[in-house]
Amino acid sequence: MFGKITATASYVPEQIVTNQQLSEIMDTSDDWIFSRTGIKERRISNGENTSDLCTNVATKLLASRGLAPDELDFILVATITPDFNTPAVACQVQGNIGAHQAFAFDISAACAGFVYALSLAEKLIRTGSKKGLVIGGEVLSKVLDWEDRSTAVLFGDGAGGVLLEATNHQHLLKESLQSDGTRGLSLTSGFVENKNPYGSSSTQYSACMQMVGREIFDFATRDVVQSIHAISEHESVDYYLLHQANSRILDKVARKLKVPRHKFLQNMQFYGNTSAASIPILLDEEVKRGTLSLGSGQKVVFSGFGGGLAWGTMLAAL
Ligand SMILES: O=C(O)C1CCN(c2ccc(-c3cc(CO)ccc3Cl)cn2)CC1
Repeated sequence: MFGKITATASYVPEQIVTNQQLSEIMDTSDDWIFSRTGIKERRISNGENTSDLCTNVATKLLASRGLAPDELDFILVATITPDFNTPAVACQVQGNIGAHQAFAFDISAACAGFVYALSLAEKLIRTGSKKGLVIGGEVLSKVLDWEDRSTAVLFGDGAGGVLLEATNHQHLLKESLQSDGTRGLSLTSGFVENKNPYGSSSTQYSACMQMVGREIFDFATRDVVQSIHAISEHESVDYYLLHQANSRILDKVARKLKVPRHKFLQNMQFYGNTSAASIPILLDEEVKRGTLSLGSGQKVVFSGFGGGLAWGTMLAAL
């Protein structure tokens, strides 16, 4: 059996924070942010944590297919901003929706997390699971340094996901999952200082998101382009759904691959960079607006890339 995406859903916090509003609390401007990133606004949680966003997505996915929670075999959540180290967000979701038969765990692969999780979910289907949820969810606003304009303006909160069901035909056609830990310190978040009474507590790194933008930008336009080229050469791809980090990345990747820019779907102007949530939010929005249609056979490429470093690219027939 193979995995097929049979439903999509997304959920973002209600509160919108515009570039203009950010310019009122830090030394930045709407012009700078939009010209350098393509971002106009982002959703910022007001009291909701990652498990809340992901629970909303899970509830929507079940409702869209009329499934009972107990029909689920697994729940995977890709996130770098869990409510807790334990319990996993996936377990919180499992408890919240009453999916008593599902096993659940989180995947930490940063902005590649959704593609990594989708790849793993397909393996679960191939080895006997019948139905499961694959969710990317983040509340990045809780790990940002709101006095660091180089990062605070880039990120937002949100969640998106898919229902993956067993079928006789293969839909997830090709994949490439890669990592490079030697460049991991280019993008860090959530370092925990050890303050035990028997050790010297050295604050090596920050608990807040820190990024060497140039290195990540170069990574995205080199390694990721190679990954997408390898997966999509000799294929007729209808649309590319890349991690929504920066519109200039999409411009450069389209140019390098010699693919028309309009094939690179984009919504980071409204959400900023939502890490593992960016691809499933984009997928759900484009399904809801009719650009993409589940069951149509449309060929799409998913590609997520970021902290780890980790990058994952997948060719799918919807
Ligand atoms: O133009 C400028 O000065 C700045 C230069 C730095 N910029 C960056 C740099 C890197 C990213 C980024 C982040 C992740 C992590 O999810 C993944 C992929 C990318 Cl490409 C986003 N923006 C913003 C504009």
